[in-house]
Amino acid sequence: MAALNRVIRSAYYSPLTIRRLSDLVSDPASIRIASTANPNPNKSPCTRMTPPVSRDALGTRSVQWVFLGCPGVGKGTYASRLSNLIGVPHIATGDLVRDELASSGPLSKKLAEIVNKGQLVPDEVIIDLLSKRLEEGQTKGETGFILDGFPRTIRQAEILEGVTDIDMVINLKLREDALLAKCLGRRICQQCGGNFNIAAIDFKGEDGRPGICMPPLLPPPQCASKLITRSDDTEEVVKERLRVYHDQCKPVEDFYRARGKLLEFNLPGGIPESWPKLLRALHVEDLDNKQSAAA
Ligand SMILES: Nc1ncnc2c1ncn2[C@@H]1O[C@H](COP(=O)(O)OP(=O)(O)O)[C@@H](O)[C@H]1O
Repeated sequence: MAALNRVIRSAYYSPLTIRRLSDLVSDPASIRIASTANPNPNKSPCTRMTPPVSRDALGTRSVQWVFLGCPGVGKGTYASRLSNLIGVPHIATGDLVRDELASSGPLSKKLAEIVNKGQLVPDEVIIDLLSKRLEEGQTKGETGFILDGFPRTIRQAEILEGVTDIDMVINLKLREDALLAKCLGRRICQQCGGNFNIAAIDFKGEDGRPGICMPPLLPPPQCASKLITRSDDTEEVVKERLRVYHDQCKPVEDFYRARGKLLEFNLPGGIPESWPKLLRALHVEDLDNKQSAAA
C-alpha cells in the first residue's frame, strides 16, 4: 500500500510521470500492495467468492473494486456491506472529506464552502486525503479496497489507473426522482453513526421508466431522537450535486466502460431486493445468510 500511496502522490504532483507509471506498477513492490493475508480471517470460511477477473501473478491479491453512481444511489450502503462480507476496507472519499470538515483543521473552512455548494473539492486535496488514508491502512496491514466516491474526475481515474489494477467498477443506477428523494430522506445517528432513510419511495413506471418501490430504513428507538441531516442534503445542493455528477463524473463511467471494467447495476428496489441481486451480479456468495436462512 505504501507503494501505491507514494505513486499516487508522485503521479499527481508530477504530471510527466503519468506516462511512465506502467514501469512503476510492474515493480513487484507495487503489485504486492494488496497481497497479504485476508485481514478478516473469520470471514473467509463463510464467504465463497469467484473473483470476476483472474488473480495477479502472485495469485493472492484481494479485490480492488470501485463504486460509481449518483449522489443518493446507495454507494456507501452497498460498498460497506460488501466490505464486511469480503473483508477488505471500504474507503469513501466523502467520509474522508467529512472527517476533515469535522476536524476544524486549516482546510476545513475552505472545504465546507465547496461541499455545501455541491461542488467537487480540488483533485490535489482529495488525492492527499486518500493517500493519508491508504498510509494508515498500510500500517494496520490492510489489503485490497472498495473505493466509494473515487475517482470522480477523469484526472483522478487516470491517476488511479496509472498506479494500480482496478478489477471492476460497479456503476449503481437509479432514476433521478428517487435519487433526490433518497438524499432528502437521509438521516445519520450522531451517536452511533448509523445511516437511515425516512423516505418512502413508491414511484409508478411511466414513459418507459420502470416503477420503483423503496421502503424507508427507519432507525431503532435509541437513535430516533439523535438523527441529523448532512448539510449538503438540501434540495438545492442535491440538485447541484446531480448536475456536477452528470458533468464531471459521467465521463469516468465512459473511461471504465472503454476498458471493459464497468458493471452496470440498476437497483431494482430497496436493500432486501437489491442486495442478493447485486451479490449474484458480482459472483459473491453470502454463505452466512444462506446458512441462517436454511437453519
Ligand atoms: N473523489 C472526489 N473528488 C472531489 N470531491 C469529492 C470526492 N469525493 C467526495 N468529494 C466531496 O465530498 C462531497 C460528499 O461526497 P459523498 O459523500 O461521496 O457524496 P455523494 O452523496 O454526493 O456521492 C462531494 O459532494 C464532494 O464535494
